Amino acid sequence: MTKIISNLNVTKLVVNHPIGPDNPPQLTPCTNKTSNKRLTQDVLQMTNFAVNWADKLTDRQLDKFVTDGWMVIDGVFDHLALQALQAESGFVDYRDAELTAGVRISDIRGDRIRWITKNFFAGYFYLQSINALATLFNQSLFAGIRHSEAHYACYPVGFGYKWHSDNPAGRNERVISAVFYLNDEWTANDGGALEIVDKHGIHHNVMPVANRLVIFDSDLQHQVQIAHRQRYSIATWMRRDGLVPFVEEG
Ligand SMILES: O=C(O)CCC(=O)C(=O)O
Ligand SMILES: [Fe+2]
Repeated sequence: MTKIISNLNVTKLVVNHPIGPDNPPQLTPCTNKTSNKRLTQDVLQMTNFAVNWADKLTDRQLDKFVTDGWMVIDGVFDHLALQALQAESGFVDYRDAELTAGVRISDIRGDRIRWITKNFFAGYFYLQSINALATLFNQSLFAGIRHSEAHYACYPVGFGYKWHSDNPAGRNERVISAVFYLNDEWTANDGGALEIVDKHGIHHNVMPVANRLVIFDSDLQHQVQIAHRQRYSIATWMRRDGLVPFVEEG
């Protein structure tokens, strides 16, 4: 198993081991600095992840999304929710990704992933928040989204993800892709930018900085440039089909 260097090295979070569903990381949020009381993930609630998407998304951004096919939202979650997602990303039991369009994955993508299920404390709240965003897209853009799926991803140093669209040839179930980034203090020298070709053929580089959500039409071509630092994210798709969310054993 790949050794994961936790994001916690660069966050303020305090974690006791071992981490698992029965023993979630202990949090010492900034707001609680003066108290000795250790809060745990159990204190997390959906309200910590609630985002007023209608407020966050200006009409201008929605217009940009329709005409250009992509947009970025920064400062998505509050401090506690972000820390919880960062903590969870550092302790996920990552697996190799499966085949993409029949091509051996290791030739195309270097990320290691884990699909988010009910067993994830922070990730599951994240997914519910994304579903609220999907509802907004359905109302304002008639996007026809029926459910969302997401996985944590970790790109080891020296890996990226070659040019692709998120709908392999002949498929169209994925309507909108969204990637949420978890990396504190990421700089241009760390590589790992998401390079995306918009609807007009213009290339854009998006840095994978913490608390940023990049949203794009799943048919757009994009690649992840080689990361020079371990790179953490949550890749998310809003789908038009009614597939039952992914369940993974073990
Ligand atoms: O992490 C990113 O910036 C993009 C990942 C991606 O393209 C994918 O997982 O399909
Ligand atoms: Fe992708």
